[in-house]
Amino acid sequence: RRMDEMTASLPSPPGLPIIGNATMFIGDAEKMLKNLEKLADLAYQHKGCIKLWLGPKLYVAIGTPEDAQVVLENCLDKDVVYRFLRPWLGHGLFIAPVGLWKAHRKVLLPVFYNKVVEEYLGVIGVQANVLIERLSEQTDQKEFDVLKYITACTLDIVFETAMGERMDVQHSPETPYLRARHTVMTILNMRLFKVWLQPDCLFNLTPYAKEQKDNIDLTHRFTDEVVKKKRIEYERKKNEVNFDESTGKLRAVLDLLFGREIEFTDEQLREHIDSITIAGNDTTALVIAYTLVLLGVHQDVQEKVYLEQEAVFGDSKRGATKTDLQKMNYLERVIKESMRLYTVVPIIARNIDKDTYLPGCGVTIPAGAGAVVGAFAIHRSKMVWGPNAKDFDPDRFLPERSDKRHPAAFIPFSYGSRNCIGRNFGMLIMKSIVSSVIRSYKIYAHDIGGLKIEMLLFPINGHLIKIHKR
Ligand code: HEM
Repeated sequence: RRMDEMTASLPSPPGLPIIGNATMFIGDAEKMLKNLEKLADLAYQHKGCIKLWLGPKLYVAIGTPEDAQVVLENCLDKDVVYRFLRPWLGHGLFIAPVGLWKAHRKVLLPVFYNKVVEEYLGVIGVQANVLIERLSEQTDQKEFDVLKYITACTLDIVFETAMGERMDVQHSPETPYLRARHTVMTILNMRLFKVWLQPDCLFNLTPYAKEQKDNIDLTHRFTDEVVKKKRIEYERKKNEVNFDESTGKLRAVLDLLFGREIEFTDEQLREHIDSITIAGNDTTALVIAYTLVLLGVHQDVQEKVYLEQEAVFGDSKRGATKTDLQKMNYLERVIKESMRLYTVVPIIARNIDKDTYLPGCGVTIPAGAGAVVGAFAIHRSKMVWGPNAKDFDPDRFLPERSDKRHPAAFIPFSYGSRNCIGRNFGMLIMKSIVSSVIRSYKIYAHDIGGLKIEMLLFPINGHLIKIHKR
Protein backbone atom coordinates (compact mmCIF):
# COMPACT_ATOMS: atom_id res chain seq x y z
CA ARG A 1 0.00 0.00 0.00
CA ARG A 2 2.88 2.35 0.82
CA MET A 3 4.36 1.75 -2.63
CA ASP A 4 1.04 2.35 -4.33
CA GLU A 5 0.45 5.56 -2.39
CA MET A 6 3.94 6.93 -3.04
CA THR A 7 3.43 6.46 -6.78
CA ALA A 8 -0.27 7.43 -6.84
CA SER A 9 0.27 10.26 -9.34
CA LEU A 10 1.75 7.92 -11.98
CA PRO A 11 -0.63 6.62 -14.66
CA SER A 12 -1.07 2.88 -14.99
CA PRO A 13 -2.81 0.71 -17.62
CA PRO A 14 -5.89 -1.16 -16.33
CA GLY A 15 -4.92 -4.37 -14.53
CA LEU A 16 -6.47 -7.41 -12.88
CA PRO A 17 -6.63 -8.24 -9.17
CA ILE A 18 -3.57 -10.07 -7.83
CA ILE A 19 -1.69 -10.42 -11.15
CA GLY A 20 -1.92 -6.68 -11.93
CA ASN A 21 -0.62 -5.87 -15.43
CA ALA A 22 1.12 -9.22 -15.97
CA THR A 23 -1.15 -10.07 -18.93
CA MET A 24 0.60 -7.33 -20.95
CA PHE A 25 3.69 -9.54 -20.92
CA ILE A 26 2.02 -12.70 -22.18
CA GLY A 27 2.34 -13.46 -25.86
CA ASP A 28 5.04 -13.61 -28.47
CA ALA A 29 7.95 -11.26 -28.85
CA GLU A 30 6.12 -9.22 -31.49
CA LYS A 31 3.05 -8.67 -29.33
CA MET A 32 5.26 -7.73 -26.44
CA LEU A 33 6.86 -4.91 -28.43
CA LYS A 34 3.41 -3.61 -29.44
CA ASN A 35 2.37 -3.58 -25.77
CA LEU A 36 5.52 -1.74 -24.83
CA GLU A 37 4.77 0.86 -27.50
CA LYS A 38 1.28 1.33 -25.98
CA LEU A 39 2.87 1.79 -22.56
CA ALA A 40 5.29 4.37 -24.00
CA ASP A 41 2.33 6.30 -25.51
CA LEU A 42 0.58 6.31 -22.14
CA ALA A 43 3.77 7.51 -20.44
CA TYR A 44 4.29 10.37 -22.91
CA GLN A 45 0.72 11.61 -22.37
CA HIS A 46 1.84 12.25 -18.78
CA LYS A 47 5.35 13.08 -17.65
CA GLY A 48 7.18 10.21 -19.34
CA CYS A 49 6.73 7.64 -16.54
CA ILE A 50 4.11 5.01 -15.74
CA LYS A 51 3.73 2.31 -13.15
CA LEU A 52 2.90 -1.36 -13.53
CA TRP A 53 2.14 -4.11 -11.05
CA LEU A 54 3.46 -7.52 -12.00
CA GLY A 55 1.83 -9.55 -9.26
CA PRO A 56 3.16 -8.13 -5.98
CA LYS A 57 6.05 -6.32 -7.64
CA LEU A 58 5.85 -2.63 -8.57
CA TYR A 59 7.70 -1.45 -11.66
CA VAL A 60 8.15 2.14 -12.77
CA ALA A 61 8.81 2.45 -16.50
CA ILE A 62 10.84 5.49 -17.48
CA GLY A 63 10.80 7.24 -20.87
CA THR A 64 12.68 10.50 -20.28
CA PRO A 65 16.44 11.18 -20.18
CA GLU A 66 16.13 13.18 -16.92
CA ASP A 67 14.67 10.29 -14.93
CA ALA A 68 16.76 7.65 -16.75
CA GLN A 69 19.87 9.54 -15.67
CA VAL A 70 18.83 9.51 -12.01
CA VAL A 71 18.06 5.78 -12.01
CA LEU A 72 21.14 4.71 -13.98
CA GLU A 73 23.47 6.85 -11.86
CA ASN A 74 22.04 5.89 -8.48
CA CYS A 75 20.55 2.41 -8.71
CA LEU A 76 23.38 0.07 -9.63
CA ASP A 77 21.77 -3.19 -8.56
CA LYS A 78 20.25 -5.28 -11.38
CA ASP A 79 16.55 -6.12 -11.28
CA VAL A 80 15.42 -9.63 -10.31
CA VAL A 81 14.32 -10.28 -13.90
CA TYR A 82 17.98 -11.06 -14.70
CA ARG A 83 17.91 -13.93 -12.17
CA PHE A 84 17.33 -16.40 -15.03
CA LEU A 85 20.89 -15.71 -16.10
CA ARG A 86 22.31 -16.63 -12.68
CA PRO A 87 22.82 -20.40 -13.29
CA TRP A 88 24.76 -19.50 -16.42
CA LEU A 89 26.70 -16.36 -15.53
CA GLY A 90 26.89 -16.75 -11.73
CA HIS A 91 28.39 -13.56 -10.32
CA GLY A 92 30.00 -12.46 -13.57
CA LEU A 93 30.14 -8.68 -14.06
CA PHE A 94 26.85 -8.42 -15.95
CA ILE A 95 24.65 -9.56 -13.06
CA ALA A 96 27.02 -9.35 -10.08
CA PRO A 97 25.46 -7.97 -6.87
CA VAL A 98 26.55 -4.37 -6.26
CA GLY A 99 29.19 -4.95 -3.54
CA LEU A 100 31.07 -7.56 -5.55
CA TRP A 101 30.47 -5.69 -8.81
CA LYS A 102 32.18 -2.51 -7.49
CA ALA A 103 35.36 -4.36 -6.56
CA HIS A 104 35.48 -6.46 -9.73
CA ARG A 105 34.56 -3.68 -12.17
CA LYS A 106 37.54 -1.66 -10.85
CA VAL A 107 39.86 -4.52 -11.74
CA LEU A 108 38.29 -5.24 -15.13
CA LEU A 109 38.06 -1.62 -16.27
CA PRO A 110 41.72 -1.16 -17.37
CA VAL A 111 41.44 -4.31 -19.50
CA PHE A 112 38.95 -2.45 -21.71
CA TYR A 113 40.94 0.81 -22.02
CA ASN A 114 41.37 2.00 -25.61
CA LYS A 115 45.10 1.31 -25.76
CA VAL A 116 44.48 -2.32 -24.72
CA VAL A 117 41.56 -3.10 -27.03
CA GLU A 118 43.31 -1.42 -29.97
CA GLU A 119 45.80 -4.30 -29.77
CA TYR A 120 42.95 -6.49 -31.01
CA LEU A 121 42.62 -4.68 -34.35
CA GLY A 122 44.82 -7.34 -35.98
CA VAL A 123 42.37 -10.10 -34.96
CA ILE A 124 39.44 -7.99 -36.18
CA GLY A 125 41.17 -7.42 -39.55
CA VAL A 126 41.79 -11.13 -40.09
CA GLN A 127 38.20 -12.07 -39.26
CA ALA A 128 36.85 -9.22 -41.41
CA ASN A 129 38.71 -10.72 -44.38
CA VAL A 130 37.16 -14.13 -43.72
CA LEU A 131 33.73 -12.48 -43.59
CA ILE A 132 34.30 -10.74 -46.93
CA GLU A 133 35.32 -14.05 -48.48
CA ARG A 134 32.28 -15.86 -47.02
CA LEU A 135 29.91 -13.15 -48.23
CA SER A 136 31.12 -13.64 -51.79
CA GLU A 137 28.85 -16.71 -52.07
CA GLN A 138 25.92 -14.25 -51.89
CA THR A 139 27.20 -11.84 -54.55
CA ASP A 140 24.53 -11.08 -57.17
CA GLN A 141 22.15 -13.56 -55.54
CA LYS A 142 18.70 -12.99 -54.01
CA GLU A 143 18.10 -11.27 -50.66
CA PHE A 144 19.65 -13.10 -47.71
CA ASP A 145 19.81 -12.66 -43.94
CA VAL A 146 23.20 -11.13 -43.21
CA LEU A 147 23.00 -11.59 -39.42
CA LYS A 148 24.24 -15.18 -39.41
CA TYR A 149 27.40 -14.21 -41.31
CA ILE A 150 28.05 -11.28 -39.00
CA THR A 151 27.36 -13.28 -35.83
CA ALA A 152 29.90 -15.94 -36.83
CA CYS A 153 32.45 -13.19 -37.45
CA THR A 154 31.86 -11.38 -34.13
CA LEU A 155 31.94 -14.73 -32.29
CA ASP A 156 35.39 -15.38 -33.74
CA ILE A 157 36.56 -11.91 -32.73
CA VAL A 158 35.08 -11.95 -29.22
CA PHE A 159 36.26 -15.51 -28.44
CA GLU A 160 39.80 -14.92 -29.61
CA THR A 161 40.17 -11.59 -27.81
CA ALA A 162 38.39 -12.68 -24.59
CA MET A 163 39.85 -16.18 -24.21
CA GLY A 164 42.83 -16.26 -26.55
CA GLU A 165 41.27 -19.25 -28.38
CA ARG A 166 40.75 -19.24 -32.13
CA MET A 167 37.34 -20.89 -32.68
CA ASP A 168 36.96 -20.45 -36.45
CA VAL A 169 33.17 -20.34 -36.20
CA GLN A 170 33.09 -18.70 -39.63
CA HIS A 171 34.31 -21.93 -41.21
CA SER A 172 32.89 -24.49 -38.77
CA PRO A 173 29.76 -23.22 -37.02
CA GLU A 174 28.48 -26.64 -35.90
CA THR A 175 30.33 -27.30 -32.63
CA PRO A 176 28.69 -28.81 -29.50
CA TYR A 177 29.68 -25.70 -27.54
CA LEU A 178 27.93 -23.32 -29.94
CA ARG A 179 24.85 -25.56 -30.11
CA ALA A 180 24.71 -25.59 -26.30
CA ARG A 181 25.02 -21.81 -26.12
CA HIS A 182 22.21 -21.44 -28.63
CA THR A 183 19.95 -23.86 -26.72
CA VAL A 184 20.48 -22.01 -23.43
CA MET A 185 19.69 -18.66 -25.08
CA THR A 186 16.52 -20.09 -26.64
CA ILE A 187 15.27 -21.44 -23.28
CA LEU A 188 16.09 -18.14 -21.52
CA ASN A 189 14.19 -16.14 -24.14
CA MET A 190 11.23 -18.48 -23.92
CA ARG A 191 11.14 -18.17 -20.14
CA LEU A 192 11.08 -14.42 -20.39
CA PHE A 193 7.78 -14.53 -22.33
CA LYS A 194 6.03 -17.49 -20.76
CA VAL A 195 5.14 -16.15 -17.34
CA TRP A 196 4.08 -19.59 -16.09
CA LEU A 197 7.66 -20.78 -16.65
CA GLN A 198 9.11 -17.98 -14.57
CA PRO A 199 8.78 -19.39 -11.02
CA ASP A 200 11.65 -21.87 -10.48
CA CYS A 201 9.27 -24.38 -8.85
CA LEU A 202 7.23 -24.64 -12.09
CA PHE A 203 10.16 -24.37 -14.48
CA ASN A 204 11.97 -27.21 -12.68
CA LEU A 205 9.01 -29.51 -13.42
CA THR A 206 9.43 -29.07 -17.19
CA PRO A 207 11.95 -30.91 -19.43
CA TYR A 208 13.46 -27.49 -20.23
CA ALA A 209 15.06 -27.38 -16.77
CA LYS A 210 17.19 -30.46 -17.46
CA GLU A 211 17.95 -29.38 -21.01
CA GLN A 212 19.06 -25.98 -19.72
CA LYS A 213 21.22 -27.51 -16.99
CA ASP A 214 22.92 -29.99 -19.35
CA ASN A 215 23.71 -27.30 -21.87
CA ILE A 216 24.90 -24.79 -19.28
CA ASP A 217 27.16 -27.52 -17.84
CA LEU A 218 28.60 -28.11 -21.31
CA THR A 219 29.38 -24.40 -21.84
CA HIS A 220 30.89 -24.20 -18.33
CA ARG A 221 33.14 -27.20 -19.03
CA PHE A 222 34.36 -25.50 -22.20
CA THR A 223 35.30 -22.23 -20.47
CA ASP A 224 36.69 -24.11 -17.42
CA GLU A 225 39.11 -25.96 -19.74
CA VAL A 226 40.35 -22.70 -21.25
CA VAL A 227 40.73 -21.11 -17.80
CA LYS A 228 42.66 -24.15 -16.54
CA LYS A 229 45.02 -24.03 -19.49
CA LYS A 230 45.63 -20.30 -19.02
CA ARG A 231 46.18 -20.76 -15.27
CA ILE A 232 48.91 -23.35 -15.92
CA GLU A 233 50.49 -21.04 -18.51
CA TYR A 234 50.39 -18.12 -16.08
CA GLU A 235 51.89 -20.10 -13.16
CA ARG A 236 54.67 -21.43 -15.38
CA LYS A 237 55.58 -17.99 -16.70
CA LYS A 238 55.38 -16.41 -13.24
CA ASN A 239 57.93 -18.87 -11.94
CA GLU A 240 60.35 -18.40 -14.80
CA VAL A 241 63.41 -16.51 -13.52
CA ASN A 242 63.64 -14.13 -16.45
CA PHE A 243 59.95 -13.91 -17.24
CA ASP A 244 59.60 -11.38 -20.00
CA GLU A 245 56.21 -9.68 -20.03
CA SER A 246 56.63 -8.53 -23.59
CA THR A 247 56.68 -11.83 -25.47
CA GLY A 248 54.99 -10.16 -28.38
CA LYS A 249 52.12 -12.66 -28.16
CA LEU A 250 48.58 -11.27 -28.15
CA ARG A 251 47.27 -11.14 -24.59
CA ALA A 252 43.57 -11.88 -24.38
CA VAL A 253 41.22 -10.43 -21.74
CA LEU A 254 41.56 -13.66 -19.75
CA ASP A 255 45.38 -13.45 -19.74
CA LEU A 256 45.08 -9.93 -18.34
CA LEU A 257 42.92 -11.08 -15.41
CA PHE A 258 45.67 -13.15 -13.75
CA GLY A 259 47.89 -11.63 -11.07
CA ARG A 260 45.70 -8.59 -10.46
CA GLU A 261 44.73 -6.72 -7.26
CA ILE A 262 42.06 -9.38 -6.74
CA GLU A 263 43.21 -12.98 -7.19
CA PHE A 264 40.20 -14.31 -9.08
CA THR A 265 39.35 -17.97 -8.56
CA ASP A 266 38.97 -20.15 -11.65
CA GLU A 267 35.19 -20.06 -11.16
CA GLN A 268 35.16 -16.26 -11.04
CA LEU A 269 37.29 -16.11 -14.17
CA ARG A 270 34.87 -18.41 -15.96
CA GLU A 271 31.91 -16.27 -14.87
CA HIS A 272 33.55 -13.06 -16.10
CA ILE A 273 34.67 -14.52 -19.41
CA ASP A 274 31.26 -16.10 -20.08
CA SER A 275 29.58 -12.76 -19.24
CA ILE A 276 31.89 -10.88 -21.59
CA THR A 277 31.44 -13.28 -24.51
CA ILE A 278 27.66 -13.31 -24.05
CA ALA A 279 27.24 -9.56 -23.52
CA GLY A 280 29.68 -8.66 -26.29
CA ASN A 281 28.75 -10.84 -29.20
CA ASP A 282 25.11 -10.69 -30.28
CA THR A 283 24.86 -7.00 -29.39
CA THR A 284 27.75 -6.05 -31.67
CA ALA A 285 26.57 -8.38 -34.45
CA LEU A 286 23.05 -6.93 -34.37
CA VAL A 287 24.23 -3.32 -34.61
CA ILE A 288 26.42 -4.19 -37.61
CA ALA A 289 23.53 -6.03 -39.31
CA TYR A 290 21.05 -3.16 -38.72
CA THR A 291 23.64 -0.69 -40.03
CA LEU A 292 24.18 -2.70 -43.23
CA VAL A 293 20.43 -2.88 -43.88
CA LEU A 294 20.06 0.86 -43.25
CA LEU A 295 22.90 1.57 -45.68
CA GLY A 296 21.11 -0.61 -48.23
CA VAL A 297 17.90 1.37 -47.76
CA HIS A 298 19.57 4.82 -47.75
CA GLN A 299 21.76 4.74 -50.87
CA ASP A 300 22.78 8.41 -50.43
CA VAL A 301 24.17 7.66 -46.96
CA GLN A 302 25.94 4.54 -48.28
CA GLU A 303 27.60 6.61 -51.00
CA LYS A 304 28.90 9.10 -48.40
CA VAL A 305 30.22 6.28 -46.22
CA TYR A 306 31.93 4.74 -49.26
CA LEU A 307 33.55 8.06 -50.25
CA GLU A 308 34.88 8.46 -46.71
CA GLN A 309 36.34 4.94 -46.89
CA GLU A 310 37.88 5.65 -50.30
CA ALA A 311 39.53 8.77 -48.90
CA VAL A 312 41.10 6.70 -46.10
CA PHE A 313 42.00 3.46 -47.93
CA GLY A 314 42.05 4.23 -51.67
CA ASP A 315 41.17 0.85 -53.19
CA SER A 316 42.97 -1.17 -50.50
CA LYS A 317 41.07 -3.96 -48.74
CA ARG A 318 43.45 -4.10 -45.74
CA GLY A 319 42.16 -4.17 -42.16
CA ALA A 320 41.57 -0.82 -40.46
CA THR A 321 44.22 0.63 -38.11
CA LYS A 322 43.60 2.92 -35.15
CA THR A 323 44.49 5.98 -37.30
CA ASP A 324 42.10 4.84 -40.05
CA LEU A 325 39.26 4.45 -37.56
CA GLN A 326 39.83 7.94 -36.20
CA LYS A 327 39.18 9.31 -39.67
CA MET A 328 35.78 7.58 -40.03
CA ASN A 329 33.68 10.35 -38.52
CA TYR A 330 30.74 9.93 -40.86
CA LEU A 331 30.64 6.14 -40.39
CA GLU A 332 30.65 6.67 -36.63
CA ARG A 333 27.61 8.95 -36.94
CA VAL A 334 25.86 6.34 -39.10
CA ILE A 335 26.47 3.61 -36.51
CA LYS A 336 25.23 5.84 -33.70
CA GLU A 337 22.08 6.69 -35.63
CA SER A 338 21.55 2.99 -36.30
CA MET A 339 21.90 2.28 -32.53
CA ARG A 340 19.44 5.09 -31.80
CA LEU A 341 16.69 3.81 -34.10
CA TYR A 342 17.37 0.12 -33.50
CA THR A 343 18.42 0.01 -29.87
CA VAL A 344 19.57 -3.59 -29.54
CA VAL A 345 19.31 -3.51 -25.71
CA PRO A 346 15.89 -1.83 -25.70
CA ILE A 347 15.20 -2.06 -21.97
CA ILE A 348 17.46 -1.75 -18.93
CA ALA A 349 16.01 -2.96 -15.61
CA ARG A 350 17.39 -1.94 -12.23
CA ASN A 351 16.42 -2.68 -8.65
CA ILE A 352 15.49 0.37 -6.56
CA ASP A 353 17.38 -0.26 -3.32
CA LYS A 354 16.57 3.09 -1.67
CA ASP A 355 13.70 5.56 -2.08
CA THR A 356 14.69 7.51 -5.21
CA TYR A 357 13.24 10.85 -6.31
CA LEU A 358 12.66 11.25 -10.05
CA PRO A 359 12.67 14.98 -10.91
CA GLY A 360 11.08 14.54 -14.38
CA CYS A 361 7.84 12.97 -13.18
CA GLY A 362 8.09 14.41 -9.65
CA VAL A 363 7.62 11.07 -7.89
CA THR A 364 9.74 9.20 -5.34
CA ILE A 365 10.04 5.53 -6.30
CA PRO A 366 9.99 3.40 -3.19
CA ALA A 367 12.78 0.99 -2.29
CA GLY A 368 11.82 -2.53 -3.35
CA ALA A 369 10.31 -1.45 -6.66
CA GLY A 370 11.96 -2.12 -10.02
CA ALA A 371 12.81 0.58 -12.58
CA VAL A 372 12.62 -0.15 -16.28
CA VAL A 373 14.49 2.36 -18.40
CA GLY A 374 13.03 2.35 -21.92
CA ALA A 375 16.14 3.12 -23.97
CA PHE A 376 14.24 2.26 -27.18
CA ALA A 377 11.42 4.66 -26.24
CA ILE A 378 13.81 7.47 -25.27
CA HIS A 379 15.68 7.04 -28.56
CA ARG A 380 12.46 7.46 -30.55
CA SER A 381 10.88 10.18 -28.42
CA LYS A 382 9.80 13.28 -30.36
CA MET A 383 10.32 15.35 -27.21
CA VAL A 384 14.00 14.45 -27.25
CA TRP A 385 14.78 14.06 -30.96
CA GLY A 386 12.26 16.42 -32.55
CA PRO A 387 9.28 15.85 -34.89
CA ASN A 388 11.42 13.73 -37.28
CA ALA A 389 12.56 11.37 -34.53
CA LYS A 390 11.71 8.31 -36.62
CA ASP A 391 13.81 9.43 -39.62
CA PHE A 392 17.30 8.06 -40.23
CA ASP A 393 19.57 11.11 -40.08
CA PRO A 394 23.20 10.39 -39.09
CA ASP A 395 24.00 14.10 -38.93
CA ARG A 396 22.00 14.35 -35.70
CA PHE A 397 25.29 13.25 -34.17
CA LEU A 398 27.31 16.17 -35.59
CA PRO A 399 28.93 17.86 -32.58
CA GLU A 400 27.02 21.11 -33.15
CA ARG A 401 23.70 19.23 -33.13
CA SER A 402 24.57 17.06 -30.12
CA ASP A 403 26.08 19.40 -27.57
CA LYS A 404 22.77 20.69 -26.19
CA ARG A 405 21.26 17.22 -25.94
CA HIS A 406 20.68 15.70 -22.51
CA PRO A 407 23.58 13.37 -21.56
CA ALA A 408 21.16 10.46 -21.07
CA ALA A 409 19.27 11.07 -24.34
CA PHE A 410 21.46 8.52 -26.15
CA ILE A 411 22.05 5.40 -24.05
CA PRO A 412 22.63 2.35 -26.28
CA PHE A 413 25.42 1.32 -23.89
CA SER A 414 23.39 2.35 -20.82
CA TYR A 415 24.63 5.24 -18.65
CA GLY A 416 26.46 5.88 -15.37
CA SER A 417 29.10 3.73 -13.72
CA ARG A 418 27.36 0.44 -14.57
CA ASN A 419 27.30 1.16 -18.29
CA CYS A 420 28.74 -1.19 -20.91
CA ILE A 421 32.37 -1.94 -20.10
CA GLY A 422 32.99 -3.04 -23.70
CA ARG A 423 31.57 0.00 -25.48
CA ASN A 424 34.89 1.25 -26.93
CA PHE A 425 35.80 -2.25 -28.03
CA GLY A 426 32.32 -2.66 -29.52
CA MET A 427 32.75 0.58 -31.52
CA LEU A 428 36.16 -0.61 -32.83
CA ILE A 429 34.65 -3.88 -34.01
CA MET A 430 31.57 -2.25 -35.57
CA LYS A 431 33.51 0.45 -37.45
CA SER A 432 36.13 -2.01 -38.71
CA ILE A 433 33.63 -4.58 -39.95
CA VAL A 434 31.25 -2.11 -41.65
CA SER A 435 34.31 -0.45 -43.22
CA SER A 436 35.51 -3.77 -44.69
CA VAL A 437 32.07 -4.79 -45.98
CA ILE A 438 31.31 -1.44 -47.61
CA ARG A 439 34.72 -1.33 -49.34
CA SER A 440 34.02 -4.72 -50.93
CA TYR A 441 30.29 -4.72 -51.59
CA LYS A 442 27.51 -2.40 -52.64
CA ILE A 443 24.41 -3.13 -50.57
CA TYR A 444 20.71 -2.98 -51.44
CA ALA A 445 17.82 -3.44 -49.03
CA HIS A 446 14.15 -2.74 -48.42
CA ASP A 447 12.87 -1.30 -45.20
CA ILE A 448 13.67 -3.22 -41.98
CA GLY A 449 9.96 -3.69 -41.25
CA GLY A 450 8.41 -4.90 -38.00
CA LEU A 451 10.42 -5.60 -34.89
CA LYS A 452 10.19 -8.07 -32.04
CA ILE A 453 11.69 -7.95 -28.61
CA GLU A 454 13.49 -10.91 -27.03
CA MET A 455 16.38 -10.24 -24.67
CA LEU A 456 17.56 -8.11 -27.59
CA LEU A 457 15.74 -6.36 -30.46
CA PHE A 458 15.29 -8.30 -33.72
CA PRO A 459 13.56 -7.57 -37.04
CA ILE A 460 10.69 -10.01 -37.62
CA ASN A 461 11.85 -10.79 -41.18
CA GLY A 462 15.57 -10.84 -40.44
CA HIS A 463 18.30 -8.52 -41.72
CA LEU A 464 17.70 -8.95 -45.43
CA ILE A 465 20.15 -7.46 -47.93
CA LYS A 466 21.42 -8.03 -51.48
CA ILE A 467 25.06 -7.46 -52.35
CA HIS A 468 27.10 -6.76 -55.50
CA LYS A 469 30.88 -6.73 -55.66
CA ARG A 470 32.39 -3.24 -56.01
C1 HEM B 1 27.03 -2.62 -29.80
C2 HEM B 1 27.56 -3.36 -28.88
C3 HEM B 1 27.11 -3.37 -27.45
C4 HEM B 1 25.96 -2.89 -26.87
C5 HEM B 1 24.79 -2.20 -27.56
C6 HEM B 1 26.05 -3.16 -25.46
C7 HEM B 1 25.11 -2.79 -24.52
C8 HEM B 1 25.25 -2.95 -23.15
C9 HEM B 1 24.35 -2.43 -22.16
C10 HEM B 1 23.09 -1.61 -22.47
C11 HEM B 1 24.83 -2.78 -20.95
C12 HEM B 1 24.31 -2.38 -19.59
C13 HEM B 1 23.07 -2.99 -19.10
C14 HEM B 1 22.64 -2.28 -17.83
O1 HEM B 1 22.86 -1.09 -17.63
O2 HEM B 1 22.01 -2.95 -17.04
C15 HEM B 1 26.04 -3.55 -21.16
C16 HEM B 1 26.80 -4.11 -20.16
C17 HEM B 1 27.90 -4.89 -20.40
N1 HEM B 1 28.51 -5.12 -21.61
FE1 HEM B 1 27.95 -4.37 -23.38
N2 HEM B 1 27.23 -3.81 -25.22
C18 HEM B 1 27.91 -3.95 -26.40
C19 HEM B 1 29.15 -4.52 -26.60
C20 HEM B 1 29.89 -5.13 -25.62
C21 HEM B 1 31.19 -5.74 -25.82
C22 HEM B 1 31.94 -5.75 -27.15
C23 HEM B 1 31.55 -6.30 -24.63
C24 HEM B 1 32.79 -7.05 -24.26
C25 HEM B 1 33.58 -7.65 -25.12
C26 HEM B 1 30.49 -6.01 -23.66
C27 HEM B 1 30.47 -6.40 -22.36
C28 HEM B 1 29.57 -5.96 -21.41
C29 HEM B 1 29.65 -6.30 -20.00
C30 HEM B 1 30.67 -7.22 -19.34
C31 HEM B 1 28.60 -5.63 -19.36
C32 HEM B 1 28.28 -5.61 -17.86
C33 HEM B 1 28.93 -4.36 -17.27
C34 HEM B 1 28.69 -4.16 -15.79
O3 HEM B 1 27.62 -4.54 -15.26
O4 HEM B 1 29.58 -3.57 -15.18
N3 HEM B 1 29.50 -5.30 -24.31
N4 HEM B 1 26.28 -3.64 -22.52
